[in-house]
Amino acid sequence: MEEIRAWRHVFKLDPNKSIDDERLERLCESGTDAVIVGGTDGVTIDNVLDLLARIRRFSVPCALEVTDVEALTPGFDVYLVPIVLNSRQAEWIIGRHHEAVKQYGDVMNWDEIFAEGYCILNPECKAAKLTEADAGLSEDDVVAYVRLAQHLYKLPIFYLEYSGIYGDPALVEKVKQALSETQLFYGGGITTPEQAAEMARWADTVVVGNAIYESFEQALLTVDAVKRANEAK
Ligand SMILES: CC(C)=CCC/C(C)=C/CC/C(C)=C/CC/C(C)=C/CC/C(C)=C/CC/C(C)=C/CC/C(C)=C/COP(=O)(O)OP(=O)(O)O
Ligand SMILES: O=P(O)(O)OC[C@@H](O)CO
Ligand SMILES: [Mg+2]
Repeated sequence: MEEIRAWRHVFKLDPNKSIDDERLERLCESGTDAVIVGGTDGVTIDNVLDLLARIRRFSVPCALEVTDVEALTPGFDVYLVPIVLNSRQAEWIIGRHHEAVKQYGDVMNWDEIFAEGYCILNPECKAAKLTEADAGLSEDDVVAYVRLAQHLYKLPIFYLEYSGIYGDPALVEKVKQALSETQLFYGGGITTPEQAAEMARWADTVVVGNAIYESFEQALLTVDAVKRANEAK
């Protein structure tokens, strides 16, 4: 848990997208605190193993965000397990998890597995569509999920997810104010260092995904921006 607590900036690599060796090296050596491997669709054991082997050439901590048990493999430092709090389908809150623990329960090392309470706020993103997330939430709705995550379920991570679009910094601030124990991840639409710094004011951990594939040089600049924003806190 301590290692995750210290994460301020992370890159999320999608096994369903390609990145060349030179860029992967620059990403892993950028000073980011960790690399998360995860995506909603097209995640296979082959593309996960390929990324894992290539990331392992560097010393950056590496996490697998488990979205498909078929693509589970040993070798990651930690495993992050999404629970979509605002899904309309029990399958994405408890069902798939129950199946996975039935299959792997005997070999699981719980010390390296961390639940992420997701609240998905972009109704158009793949994860929202797959999980039938109720993304039309008011601020009060979101804060209620935050309180459930922290006080009732005692989750280590609350993940405010806007995957693909830049979110509302005022809401991130509100969410942070409701949290004391649970770590706040913010992810979605960060393409510039300025945006990364804005979200880092409130989020404990800023996640940069698509920008890696769409504006690589800008994505790299988010690392220092987050560092500086945290120094100013
Ligand atoms: C054998 C071994 C090593 C065992 C280790 C033990 C272990 C870790 C066991 C797992 C236990 C467990 C409880 C697993 C859970 C299984 C599971 C499938 C749960 C469901 C997860 C879930 C709710 C998935 C829904 C989708 C989701 C929330 C995805 C999040 C990622 C995300 C939004 C990524 C953004 O990328 P993408 O959506 O692909 O975006 P693009 O449009 O850009 O592609
Ligand atoms: O891809 P983007 O929009 O940067 O979002 C990052 C991450 O929160 C996705 O799970
Ligand atoms: Mg994807």
